[in-house]
Amino acid sequence: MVHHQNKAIREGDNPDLTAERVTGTFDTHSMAAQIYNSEAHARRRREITEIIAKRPELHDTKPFPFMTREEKILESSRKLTLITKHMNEIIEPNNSNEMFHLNNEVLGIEGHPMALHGIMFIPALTAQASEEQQKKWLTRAINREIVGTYAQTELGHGTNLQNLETTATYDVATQEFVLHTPTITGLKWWPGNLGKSSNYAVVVALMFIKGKNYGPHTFMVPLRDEKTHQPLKGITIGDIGPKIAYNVTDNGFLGFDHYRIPRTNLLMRHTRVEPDGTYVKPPHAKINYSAMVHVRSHMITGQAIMLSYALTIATRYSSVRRQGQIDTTQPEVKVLEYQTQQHRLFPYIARAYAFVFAGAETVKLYERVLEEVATGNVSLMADLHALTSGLKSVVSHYTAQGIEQARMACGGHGYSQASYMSEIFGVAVGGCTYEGENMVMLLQLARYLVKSASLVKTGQSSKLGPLVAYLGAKSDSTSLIDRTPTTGFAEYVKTFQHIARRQTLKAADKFFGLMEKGEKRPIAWNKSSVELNRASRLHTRLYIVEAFVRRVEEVADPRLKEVLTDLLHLHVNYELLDMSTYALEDGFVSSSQLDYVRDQLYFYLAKIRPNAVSLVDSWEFSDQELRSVLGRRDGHVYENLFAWAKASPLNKTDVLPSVDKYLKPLMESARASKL
Ligand SMILES: CCCCCCCCCC/C=C\CCCCCCC/C=C/C(=O)SCCNC(=O)CCNC(=O)[C@H](O)C(C)(C)COP(=O)(O)OP(=O)(O)OC[C@H]1O[C@@H](n2cnc3c(N)ncnc32)[C@H](O)[C@@H]1OP(=O)(O)O
Ligand SMILES: Cc1cc2nc3c(=O)[nH]c(=O)nc-3n(C[C@H](O)[C@H](O)[C@H](O)COP(=O)(O)OP(=O)(O)OC[C@H]3O[C@@H](n4cnc5c(N)ncnc54)[C@H](O)[C@@H]3O)c2cc1C
Repeated sequence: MVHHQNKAIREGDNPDLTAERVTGTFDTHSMAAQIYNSEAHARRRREITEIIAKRPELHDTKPFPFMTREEKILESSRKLTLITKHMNEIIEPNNSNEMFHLNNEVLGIEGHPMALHGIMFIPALTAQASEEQQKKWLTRAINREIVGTYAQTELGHGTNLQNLETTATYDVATQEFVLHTPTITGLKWWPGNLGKSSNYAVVVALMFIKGKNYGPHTFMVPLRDEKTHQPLKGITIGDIGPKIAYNVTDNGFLGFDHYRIPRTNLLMRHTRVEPDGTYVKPPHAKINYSAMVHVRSHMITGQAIMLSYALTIATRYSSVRRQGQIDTTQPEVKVLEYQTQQHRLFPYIARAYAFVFAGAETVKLYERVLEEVATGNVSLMADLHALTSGLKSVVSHYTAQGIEQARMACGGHGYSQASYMSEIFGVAVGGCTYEGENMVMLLQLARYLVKSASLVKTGQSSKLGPLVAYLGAKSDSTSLIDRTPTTGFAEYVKTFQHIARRQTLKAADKFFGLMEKGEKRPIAWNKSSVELNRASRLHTRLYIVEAFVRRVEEVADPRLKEVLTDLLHLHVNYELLDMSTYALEDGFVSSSQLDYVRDQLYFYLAKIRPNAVSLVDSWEFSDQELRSVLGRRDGHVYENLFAWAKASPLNKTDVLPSVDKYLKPLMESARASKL
């Protein structure tokens, strides 16, 4: 067998796809090590995939789109039980990266009965429970003796946590908290796996002691009997019904009727309530929001992966789909030859790489902050909150757009659930809403930016944190893109900095100006909020570009460096064109410079073309993980689409009961009335 750089090549594959892989200029295993941020992790992913491939009991029994919601939940629970039993044979104990991959392969992205257990329940207990509480609950949670979730959002309030209606009132006499849902709108609504699976939850409720409201606090709450799984007395609980996607997860509702829990069920690592009701406040007011920050930090990578699922499917399919001619004397071309197709897909391939590199930095910062907070140092919490608020918003927004572009790039077959595109889109787009609605989170970042702008305006730029130091720097008078013989990334970064700085200072000026004219702060804020959110987006997009540049600078392997540099070129030119209004409006970039940017974009689309399939193959998604007929590694799309259609439940019989019962009589009576 010939040794190829692209490790996805196998004999018997669709030759059109193999031809793409042969033109790849770099080693896809080495690229996987960049994507997954370590050679060891990329290797372990492959090993886990191989183990799973050899265990048919861990495979889907039929395609997900052919199952009802109930069947999917049953099937997912079956596999969850198996992977729990065999976990230590498949992954390293307690390795969350490996667990994430194992789940994606075996259970898939539609969720499973313990999704929130791993993503939020355990992280909440880890960060917020005292050591004594952890001894009591965390080990049991890790061993899966109990199943938990994170119950915060209510029917009436998700964003505005200060106005949650669930109360936890301290009863000094019994040393208990009394949990209560006073209204329908106070029902917990949305928490994943609350509906049917969990028997515990970390519940967020407004804490009242001796009539005083201390705001949202987190409590460990038993919901169901550990033996019978029946709801405990005082608890109303159930599933909220089907959603756009993510339907294997039983998002639920929950109400409390004067439900009592011991005082010691308040999570007390940072906050305490003494038996007499004395409140000991935490070192940072928002320290108990840590489970949200955990998900926001990790979901950047999760979103990049879902974007890459869609791009892998569309790019592979575009290499086997032939339609139309470019040169009418030649046979039909692969649709990937069309510049419009490349323009639709390649900038998103670049974005997916940019997002995964930014995601790796975010997780690193998150882990550092977690360690520091554990020792009482909360100094970086605001920076992490600002960064993750911006990134979750920008990345989830472009991920959803990219998946939809990838779906459309697959033409009609993209609309079939055989492509799996609709599920990928539905799950990913949830990220625009969960963990803080995107507009709301951009406004959180904007608060940080406005404070930073105020430092600049008052001559205190030296106090700016590293993420916003550029706000205090002076701009060149115009962009140097195409004005230096060797225009490089530095000129682009300076241009993005100029754009983000100008918008931030302008939006802050608007806000401060309105207040100077007598508007109250919240009114001035609301009237400036569209401009403020624009600043947040530009700041975040600058951060993403910088993270991409940092990564490319670190890469030693010359072949990888070359293709990643091409992708970065594509990224900066595409981004600049996409935000060109901001660049043009103060004349920082001229229209002739934009022409250069456009030419560069087309140049890099063509340069990336031979590496396109290798760039998506490098994410090393198995067919089991992708669950897409169009995205199959071997490229044998048509015969498998036919097989998939034949397997549709509707094709079990030639004549459906609906035909016997309604259509046949209808046609017969129509014929009879004609006689
Ligand atoms: C590798 C293994 C790990 C795997 C992890 C995988 C992750 C996912 C991968 C994706 C794959 C699959 C997808 C499916 C997954 C689906 C899971 C979905 C789970 C979803 C769960 C939820 O949605 S939970 C509910 C989340 N809810 C929210 O986010 C609510 C949003 N609202 C808020 O956060 C707050 O209300 C808000 C911040 C907007 C305001 O808070 P409030 O207390 O009212 O604030 P104020 O009093 O106004 O004060 C504002 C000041 O507070 C500062 N601040 C706020 N939050 C923080 C914080 N967290 N840290 C630090 N500081 C904070 C803020 O900056 C203000 O400060 P200032 O100085 O006054 O400006
Ligand atoms: C798939 C999924 C899984 C979820 N899982 C969980 C879970 O496990 N646990 C849990 O507790 N919750 C969960 N949620 C709930 C989720 O966190 C909330 O839906 C989310 O935080 C948004 O809050 P909301 O629904 O109240 O939106 P709203 O706040 O009602 O948003 C409606 C509109 O109002 C705007 N808006 C609201 N406030 C402001 C403001 N201050 N300024 C400007 N605009 C504003 C928003 O931008 C939006 O356009 C989940 C949600 C989804 C979709």
